[in-house]
Amino acid sequence: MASAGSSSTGGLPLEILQALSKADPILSSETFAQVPFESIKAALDRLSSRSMVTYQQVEREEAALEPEAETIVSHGSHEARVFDAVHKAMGGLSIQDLEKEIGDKNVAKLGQGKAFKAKWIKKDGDKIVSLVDSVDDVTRDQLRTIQEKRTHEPKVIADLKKRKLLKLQKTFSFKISKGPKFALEIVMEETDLTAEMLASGSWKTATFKPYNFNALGADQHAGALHPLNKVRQEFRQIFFEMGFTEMPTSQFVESGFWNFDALFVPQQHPARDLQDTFYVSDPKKAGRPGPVSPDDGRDYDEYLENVKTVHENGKYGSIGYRYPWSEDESLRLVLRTHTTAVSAAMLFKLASEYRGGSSPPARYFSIDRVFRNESVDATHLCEFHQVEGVIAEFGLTLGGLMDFMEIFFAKMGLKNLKFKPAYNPYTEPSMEIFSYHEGLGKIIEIGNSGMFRPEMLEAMGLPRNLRVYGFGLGLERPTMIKYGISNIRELLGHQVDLNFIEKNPAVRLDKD
Ligand SMILES: N[C@@H](Cc1ccccc1)C(=O)O
Repeated sequence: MASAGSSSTGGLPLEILQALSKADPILSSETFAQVPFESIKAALDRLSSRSMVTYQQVEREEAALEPEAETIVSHGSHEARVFDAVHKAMGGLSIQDLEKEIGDKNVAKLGQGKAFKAKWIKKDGDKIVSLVDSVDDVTRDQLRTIQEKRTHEPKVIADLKKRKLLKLQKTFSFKISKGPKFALEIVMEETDLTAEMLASGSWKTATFKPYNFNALGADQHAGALHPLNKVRQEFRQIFFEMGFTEMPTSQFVESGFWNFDALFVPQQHPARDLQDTFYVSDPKKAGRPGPVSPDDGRDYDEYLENVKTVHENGKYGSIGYRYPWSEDESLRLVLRTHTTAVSAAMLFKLASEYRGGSSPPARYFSIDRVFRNESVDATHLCEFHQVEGVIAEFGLTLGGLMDFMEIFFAKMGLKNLKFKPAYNPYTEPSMEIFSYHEGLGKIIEIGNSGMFRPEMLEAMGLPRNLRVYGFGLGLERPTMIKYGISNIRELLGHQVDLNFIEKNPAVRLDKD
């Protein structure tokens, strides 16, 4: 516990006060050259919080000697050494003898040049002789001054720097002055008013430490929204605004039936390959699709039969794929490769509602995780998120889909879309959607879409003249573009840096 009264502390803070009482202001780099920067700063903060000193940080350029300059300070400049050698030798020196005398060919050569120019020496036959009795070694004197003071006249500094004898370094130091409560004693400050102080009456004379309202609180490590969650939230909002209902998407494991067969993807399609799809090894197979709800009296056998027929020989005006369809293959379990598996099951449910008398239109969306067996790089992971929408209505047209896409993406700030014909086994026609991205300065693909095929819809029992739009896009890409993230691994997967998540502007709750 702190004792009451006027006991004082010493150490560096006191030394600073003592130095200030002799000179004001002082420069820490001169007066306390040996003390580490952090220690000085801590002492100054203590003193300035009591208004005993004021200080500011100053940046200075200091000159430091290169190794060659240190040799000059200890042995003299090249020219002075040449002069000394020549002057000492009675009757002058030959060039060879001069080199021998100095012991460094380079110094002898450079020094001669300068000494000739300064008219300290001259040639006399094959000898060099001195012209004066003594010389001022200006360079050495200048370097000595710099060694002590770390500075000199600008012209001298520039000159020596050109001769590569100096280097300039930035240094930080404090300019310290007396504060309004300057004194030569640091009184202990009390932080608490205690029962003892009240009892003894010492509180009357005690000095209390003022509250520091500028102190930062301890880091609270608050929870943070993941950037993907935030963008997902924005998409959900857009869907709700446009009258969509969210589909239940919790199921990552799907039968091949809903992921592929129901979508008229033939069983030998490359997307069903092990290279592209993760298959579950235990259990390997799903049961047959069950009723959507307990009071749904639909005949699943009929639906499976329809799917089999449409794949094998065709139906509803289609000629099919002409291959033997295997129910076993359709029941293999996969990690869903697209959320269109969810849409398919949802449309099947819609078909049973239609039979029960309640009719489309319907608008559904989902945003959830999908899995593909891809090699991982800066923009690809084995798992990512898809945003998917489905609209079922009578009388829909392709132009209407393009129109809808313009409106949907405009809500995310993406305008001037471009549509390119594409292929999906389950939609006809199909279109890839592109947009010009100003930040990237190029056209980028933003989604895939189409009108679901009768082979898919009619097999479910949906009416022939009902049209269904479908569209899908990734969640990661818009998130990466929006928040300037260049590597998808920073966003998702086992390498995510929590620090990045906490610091990213995308995690703030407010809209930015
Ligand atoms: N499933 C498609 C997206 C899509 C959904 C619905 C209709 C058309 C296309 C994909 O993964 O890219």
